[in-house]
Amino acid sequence: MPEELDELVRHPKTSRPGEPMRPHNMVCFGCGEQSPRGLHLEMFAGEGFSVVAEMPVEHWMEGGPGVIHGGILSSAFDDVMGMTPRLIGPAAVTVHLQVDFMRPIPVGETLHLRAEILGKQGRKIYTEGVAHLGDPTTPVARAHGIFVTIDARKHFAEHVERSARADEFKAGKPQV
Ligand SMILES: CCCCCCCCCC(=O)SCCNC(=O)CCNC(=O)[C@H](O)C(C)(C)COP(=O)(O)OP(=O)(O)OC[C@H]1O[C@@H](n2cnc3c(N)ncnc32)[C@H](O)[C@@H]1OP(=O)(O)O
Repeated sequence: MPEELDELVRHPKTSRPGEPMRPHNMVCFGCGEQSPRGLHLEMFAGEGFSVVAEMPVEHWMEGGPGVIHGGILSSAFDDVMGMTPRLIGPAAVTVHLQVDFMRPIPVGETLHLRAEILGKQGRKIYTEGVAHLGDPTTPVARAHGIFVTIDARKHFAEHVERSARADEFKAGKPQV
């Protein structure tokens, strides 16, 4: 992470600590409640520049026998960490995601995820994610990601007609 960072300022309209974070797309694989095969992550603003979520580890998420698939865990981190830019305002997308798998994560457990903004420089937002199984002093995974701010309407303009919600987006109903 660069040494010279911008000041972080909470967006006046973002969720306050303890309040839910609004999904950015109802069919998002990570947080969309209408995603047919998604993680259905419910996220909440945490203290400072953080977002928290809990994810029951279900059988369909299995990778190795009895434990979570690494890609599922990476997706959960991506989405929870990807929600943190909303605390300061701009939409942002992942350009870099690095995951440290520290302990097996068994099916049947509840994974507690916390992501926070470490710093911002220009369009780049540096984030960290940590996951545990109920004891925050014993993390089972950690992630670092860089998100780059975008103009969401322009960024998705040429792809939006492929969305499961293309009709709504074309009608200008949902915010991207
Ligand atoms: C509406 C909200 C949506 C929220 C979605 C959350 C869902 C969860 C998150 C996701 O999964 S997003 C999906 C996966 N990500 C993508 O599809 C992004 C694909 N990448 C791009 O479209 C372009 O790389 C992007 C528009 C983000 C940036 O391209 P640009 O041409 O606008 O900018 P540029 O390449 O100059 O990069 C901007 C800055 O980021 C830096 N950068 C870019 N890629 C990087 C990288 N991989 N690692 C480190 N830094 C990187 C780059 O060096 C530069 O730094 P400086 O401003 O200091 O010059």
